[in-house]
Order: sequence, then structure tokens, then C-alpha cells
Amino acid sequence: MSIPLHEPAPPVIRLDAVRKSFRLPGGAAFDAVHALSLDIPQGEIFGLVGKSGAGKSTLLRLINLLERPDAGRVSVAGHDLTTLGRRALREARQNIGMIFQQFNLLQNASVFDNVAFPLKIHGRHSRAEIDTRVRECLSIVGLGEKIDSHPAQLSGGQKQRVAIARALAPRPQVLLCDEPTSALDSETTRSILQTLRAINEQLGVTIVIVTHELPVVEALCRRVAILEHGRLAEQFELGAPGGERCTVLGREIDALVAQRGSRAPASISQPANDLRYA
Ligand SMILES: Nc1ncnc2c1ncn2[C@@H]1O[C@H](COP(=O)(O)OP(=O)(O)OP(=O)(O)O)[C@@H](O)[C@H]1O
Repeated sequence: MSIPLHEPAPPVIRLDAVRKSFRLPGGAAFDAVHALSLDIPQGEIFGLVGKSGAGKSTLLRLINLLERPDAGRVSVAGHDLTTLGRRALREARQNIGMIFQQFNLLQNASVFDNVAFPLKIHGRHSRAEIDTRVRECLSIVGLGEKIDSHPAQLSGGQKQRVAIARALAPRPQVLLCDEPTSALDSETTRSILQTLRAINEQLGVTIVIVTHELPVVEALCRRVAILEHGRLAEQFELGAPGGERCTVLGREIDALVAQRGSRAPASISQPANDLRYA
């Protein structure tokens, strides 16, 4: 049993016995996530790791109901998403940004229009508000000068920055990241991780990251959950003393933390002026 370094903050995401199965071509059901419960504390960077097929992406997509659970409850910021109608769910999703391995940008739209997209479909913002917010978000990710470019003119790291700016545009409390650096080289990965850390520390955004790159977990996360065959095998705080890991991945993460020496836990400071949400 590990002794936590910090009492976790109250959960902003609560998964309560969520289940998801997929229908296979032959008609049989495949259980991707089995009655899994997990609390993700407010303001943290939380890693989801596991072998290929363990159910990480499915679990992440259950958090914003891109996958609807077959059973169980999903609460984000106190709202049980599973009970909401379409309109209320669309509203609740404004609070949950998401980025993907392959960026998922609109290829025929400019950087401005990509970042403006979630604000335009929401339909409650004036043109002036959208313009200001797009510029703010591009400045947060350090890409202000690319506002008129198109995705094809950008590097992979720049595309991911546009995707982050788009995810931040509606001022979400939660940012879901599905393998955000897997398509990037190591130097670009480092700079994207720095940006994600700044967004967490300075804007207070809770980040949940699925990755198969354990150094990413070690560099970024305060807490990690390890999935095996759709089940929660263990979860722990990185660097907490006295932990006995029951999974190979858990022991590998511990070894990375030990290699790095005594690791200062990620600080969750007050928003700085430059990154504060307006
Ligand atoms: N839409 C779907 N239809 C059928 N099976 C699916 C579907 N989505 C996921 N699965 C299956 O569910 C299991 C979990 O998939 P998931 O993508 O969540 O795993 P993962 O841990 O993210 O894997 P990877 O690291 O390879 O992306 C896998 O066996 C996958 O084949």
C-alpha cells in the first residue's frame, strides 16, 4: 500500500462501474472495459497506461461519452453525463477538450478557423469574442504567427499546438489527450509536454493522458492508472514512498522515477497572468 505524497484533490472526473463492450463481426460481444471505477482529482495530470488493446482509448473516450457506456456512470465536474440529453451533453462537453495522436484538424480550414470551430458551433459567441479568444489560445500555444496558415503548411508539432489551442478555446476544465506525442520526434515531444504542463499549472486544467511512452508518464504525470484487459490493475502517485507495484508497467514507471532521482511532484500553482483564462 503506497503512502501518498499529497492528499488528492476532490475528483473532477468520476467513473463509476463503467462497462463497454463492442460487437465483433461474428456477432459475439467483446468486453473492452469491465465495470471500472476511477476518480481523477481536480487539477492533476493523470496518466492511463497499459498494453495495446488494454482499453485505454476506450476509457478516455468514455469520459466525454464519445463512447457511451453500456452500464455505469460518468461524472465530470459534478454532472452525470450519462443522464444528459443531447443539448445538455453538448453543453457539458464544452468543459472537456480533447486532442488526438493524428491531430484531427480540418485540412481545408485555416488555423484561425480550426481554433474558432468549437466556438462557432456553440453559437453563443460574437465574432469579436471569437476573434479575441482564438488569438489568446494561439498565444498560449506559441503559434500566433501561424493564424492564417493551413494545416498542410505546418509541422507535426505545430499541428498538435493548433489542436491544443482548439481544445482550449471553450475554456474547458478537463483536457483529454489520446497519445498526443506518439506521432512526434523526441524534441517536439518535449516541447509539447512543456506546453501541456504549463496549461495544467497555469490554467489549472486537469489533464488525462493516454500514452504508451512511459518516459512521458514519468515527465508529466502526478498519478497513473494501469489497465490490463479492460480492468484497473493498479493506480499510484509517482514517487510516493513505500509502493509495492503489482504490474510490470508499474515497476517500470517506478524505475524511471528512481533513475531521475528524487522527483519533485508537479506543482499546481495559481494561474499566471499570461495564461489565465479571460
Ligand atoms: N469500435 C470498436 N469495435 C470493436 N472493437 C473495438 C472497438 N474499439 C475498440 N475495440 C477493441 O477494444 C479493445 C480496447 O481498445 P482500445 O483502443 O481502447 O485499446 P488501447 O489500450 O487504447 O490500445 P492501443 O494502445 O493499441 O491504442 C481492443 O481489443 C480493440 O480492438
